[in-house]
Parts: sequence; structure tokens; C-alpha cells
Amino acid sequence: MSGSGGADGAGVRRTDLRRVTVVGSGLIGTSIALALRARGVDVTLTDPDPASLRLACDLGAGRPLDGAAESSPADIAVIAAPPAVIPAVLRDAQDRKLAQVYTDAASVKASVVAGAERLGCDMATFVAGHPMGGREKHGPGAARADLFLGRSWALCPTDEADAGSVAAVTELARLCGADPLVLEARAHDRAVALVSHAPHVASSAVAARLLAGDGAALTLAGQGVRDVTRIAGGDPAMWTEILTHNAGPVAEVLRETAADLAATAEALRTWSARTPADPPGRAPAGTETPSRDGAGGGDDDGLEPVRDLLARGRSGHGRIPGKHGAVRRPVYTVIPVVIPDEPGALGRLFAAAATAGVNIEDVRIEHSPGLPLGVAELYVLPEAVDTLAAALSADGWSVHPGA
Ligand SMILES: NC(=O)C1=CN([C@@H]2O[C@H](COP(=O)(O)OP(=O)(O)OC[C@H]3O[C@@H](n4cnc5c(N)ncnc54)[C@H](O)[C@@H]3O)[C@@H](O)[C@H]2O)C=CC1
Ligand SMILES: O=C(O)C(=O)Cc1ccc(O)cc1
Repeated sequence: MSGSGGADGAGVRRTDLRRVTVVGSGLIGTSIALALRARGVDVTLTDPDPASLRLACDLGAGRPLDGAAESSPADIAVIAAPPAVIPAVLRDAQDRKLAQVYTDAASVKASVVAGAERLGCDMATFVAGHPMGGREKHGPGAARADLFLGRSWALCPTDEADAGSVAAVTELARLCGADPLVLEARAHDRAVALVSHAPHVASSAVAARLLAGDGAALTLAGQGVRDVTRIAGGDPAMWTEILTHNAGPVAEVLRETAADLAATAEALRTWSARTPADPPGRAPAGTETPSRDGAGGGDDDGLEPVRDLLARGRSGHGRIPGKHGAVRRPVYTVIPVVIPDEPGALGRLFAAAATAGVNIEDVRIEHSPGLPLGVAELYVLPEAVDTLAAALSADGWSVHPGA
């Protein structure tokens, strides 16, 4: 094992990782195992739950670990178990000399590293890790070989970690299709509080409100509420563990989020108490709705907290990097195109874009049930907008750049 990796002529990564043991064959462990199997790595699996282990093996993720039968330690052992048990599982694996190098997949890092140090684990061969790909489901049945493609994979080695250990775990992350990123455990935890843990709680808060809705209200649920609440489907026990292991940073983000929500709610409550009708900016000339001080709608209408949050939210959303990574990926421009709701329409649209030489980076389809038309939102590089809009218009498509 050298961990150098590389790409052969067919673009398939070669690797010097020969054998990896996955401890914890749930969603993440089995997904890592499937990705490694696809790269030709020999994977052995273990899990205290025999049903999970059997399902992972039946899915082709590897073979059950039989410690007695292995002639030598694996190159790497990946511990993909719940955060609280990782230090003890690591210590046990190191005592059994399961592998040369060890990593984990837990969503929190400082408590795992501290726990491993407390238990006297060998920190030279342990590189704490966190693949930033996942799902709201759990168990091996939800595993996917492509779960980590294009995702970041945080590595948090302590100062004691051997360079060879870091190189080996870096190679493991790359073999799974991810982009490894080395950072200190506490910095990792602050970052994921912002981009993963607090968003999970916010999603749960929105989803929990739905319990108060009647059947008719829920029938009206569209894609927006589905997008916002998808991750609320995660396992409550696992998420309680994640949140308590990163409690301080998560509480800080939630406090600021709650302040934004409270200011917005207060502005809307005040607005609704004083205005019988007509939202700002929509009233016919001369009939502007009054504000508390008697002025017409505008900057002093008390809605500034609402506008401010919506504007900051839009900017914040624009900062989320896409598939090409934070530095390299520009923000895409969306071109809405009206398409007939009929077989082959999307194929013809994509073919027209290909003829124009423009790559469609992403696409979303908006359907109105019962209508014969839909809108395809094409995500393209800003410099391709004019070319694509002109080519599609010339081809007869109803194109609406800037809409
Ligand atoms: N669910 C997600 O989207 C992501 C989860 N993670 C982290 O990955 C880890 C695993 O999470 P999932 O795969 O989602 O959970 P999961 O529930 O699908 O799998 C966890 C597995 O660990 C096993 N396990 C429990 N105690 C164990 C022990 N003492 N020794 C060995 N295995 C044990 C369970 O039997 C189960 O099969 C967690 O630390 C989580 O924070 C990381 C990235 C994404
Ligand atoms: O479902 C998703 O989109 C996720 O982002 C899941 C996820 C959950 C926990 C993590 O530590 C990392 C990723």
C-alpha cells in the first residue's frame, strides 16, 4: 500500500489499496464498500446486526470478515458506526490489529478524536474522517456506490498522525469519488454545524409544523416543502447523537436562525395587525396601504426584516458550491424554456442544446398537473446563456432568459 493512486488510460483510478475492512455495514459503511468494490478493492464487512451484514454482503458490498482466516491486517479499517461507539470500536479494532490504518465516518469529529485519545488509541494510524454524502434513510438497503461522487470528504488527522496514514485515507476518499479536505476537528464541527446539523434541525422544525395541518392542506404540498423537509426523514436516534456531540456550534447557528425567524414573524404579525388588504408594492396608485406612522408602503413600512431575510437567503443559497467544487464552479444561470408535455420533448430540447454546443449543467422540470405544457429550467454557465437562448429561439422554442 502506498496510497499514491492515479488514473490509467481508460480514466479508471488505479490503487494500491488491496483490502479494506468496513466495521458497521449500514448506509454509509455499505456505500463505501460498494464504491470500493467497484474499484476492485477486496472488502471485508462486519456488523453486530447479522441481518445488516447479510444484506450488505448480498448487495455485493464484500464478504463477512473472518478474522481468523485473514493472513494479514487490511490496509484500512473504516468504522462506519454511530458516533458514540467509535472510540471504543477503534480501540478494539487496533487491539485486534484489524488493519494498518484506521478511519471513521462519523458526522462529528472533535468528540470522536477526544474519545479516541482518552481510550489510548494509537493516533499515528488513525485519521478521523467524514464523507459529506448521505441520505435521509439508513441501513444497507439504502446504500449506493455513487453516494460520495463529487462530495467533499473531511479528514481530521491529529498532529500525531503518520503522513502515510493520511495518504492512505486520502486515497480511500478519492477511490469513492470524493474530494478529500484536511481540516482541524473543531473547525470541521463548526463548519458542519452550519452546513449540515443546524439545517437538519431547521428541516425538522418545518416538517414538525406539518403535523398541525389537515389533510386538505397537505394535499397542496408541492416540491418546495418536499425539498425543505427531505432530510427531516433521518433517523431521530442517530441525529440526537450527532446533535449532542456537536451541541455548542449547532446551538449557536440555531440561535441566529431563530433570531431571523423571530424578526420576520414579528414584522409580519405587526403588518397583518394594521393592514386589512393589499401587500406592499401591489396596490393601485393612490391607494397605498398605510403603515403605523401613516406613511405609504416602501422602505419604512416595517417589512425590512422580511425583505432583508429573503435577500440574504437568496445570496446564501448562491454560495453553495455545485458539482465542480467551491472554487472552480461558477454560479449557473437558469434559462426557463416552455416545453410541451409529450414524449420526446425533453430529448429534442437537449439535442438542440447539443447542436448549439452548450452543456446543460443541470435541469429541473416544473409541471402543472392537467396542463399540456411544462417549464424546463436549464442550468448553464453564464457565458453560454446568449448562445443557447439564440439557438433555441431560432429552433422554435419558447425561451425566457431572465424570467
Ligand atoms: N446518514 C448519513 O447520511 C450520514 C451518516 N454519517 C455517519 O456515518 C455513521 C453511520 O451512519 P449510517 O450509516 O447512516 O447509519 P446506519 O444506521 O445505516 O448504520 C450504522 C451501522 O452501525 C452498526 N453498529 C452499531 N453499533 C456498532 C458497533 N458497536 N460496532 C460496529 N457497528 C455498529 C449498526 O448495526 C448499523 O448497521 C454515523 O457515525 C453517521 O454520523 C456520515 C455521513 C452521512
Ligand atoms: O441527505 C443529505 O443530503 C445529506 O446531506 C445527508 C448527510 C447527513 C449527515 C452527514 O454527516 C452528512 C450528510
